[in-house]
Amino acid sequence: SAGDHKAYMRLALEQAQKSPPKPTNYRVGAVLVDSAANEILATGYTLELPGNTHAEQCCFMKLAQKHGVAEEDLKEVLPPELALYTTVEPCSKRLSGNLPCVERVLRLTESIRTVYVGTMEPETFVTENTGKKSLQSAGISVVHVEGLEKEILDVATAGHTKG
Ligand SMILES: Nc1nc(=O)c(N)c(NC[C@H](O)[C@H](O)[C@H](O)COP(=O)(O)O)[nH]1
Ligand SMILES: [Zn+2]
Repeated sequence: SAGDHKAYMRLALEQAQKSPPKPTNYRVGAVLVDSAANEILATGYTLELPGNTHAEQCCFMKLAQKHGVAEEDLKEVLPPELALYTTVEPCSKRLSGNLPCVERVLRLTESIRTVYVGTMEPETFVTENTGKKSLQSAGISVVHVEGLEKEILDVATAGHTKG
């Protein structure tokens, strides 16, 4: 129900608050949920793991480590009905040149059925995030969980100079 979605998004926001502020990215939090079992498989936040990592990426890296597989082979071991909650929509381009999270989600299309986003990506770094279209054309639903936008953006941009 909508209440559960907002609860998971709040959990993702709590993760985002653990992220060290930087002027060159956003502080994002993510939670990967097994929708069928209604249980959390992994959480993540920006820079949680070494290597200029993104929140969604950390969920996948931690799960891959837990299963003893490479992140790109995660699709072999994941249950079929997952939901990814992320405070900011998955990136479709990264100024660092690292693999965008949309590509990482698309690798898991057999498992991730829905991506719940707290806000769309602001235009600070990338002017047009094409992620939603890419995910939808792969059959993945993208759902905006409303009500936390201001809190999410305040956390996401805490490392940016104001004014
Ligand atoms: N969904 C999402 N999760 C994150 O954990 C994160 N940091 C971003 N941020 C998107 C933003 O577009 C990129 O942070 C910049 O494009 C710089 O790219 P890097 O982060 O250095 O790879 N977006
Ligand atoms: Zn990303």
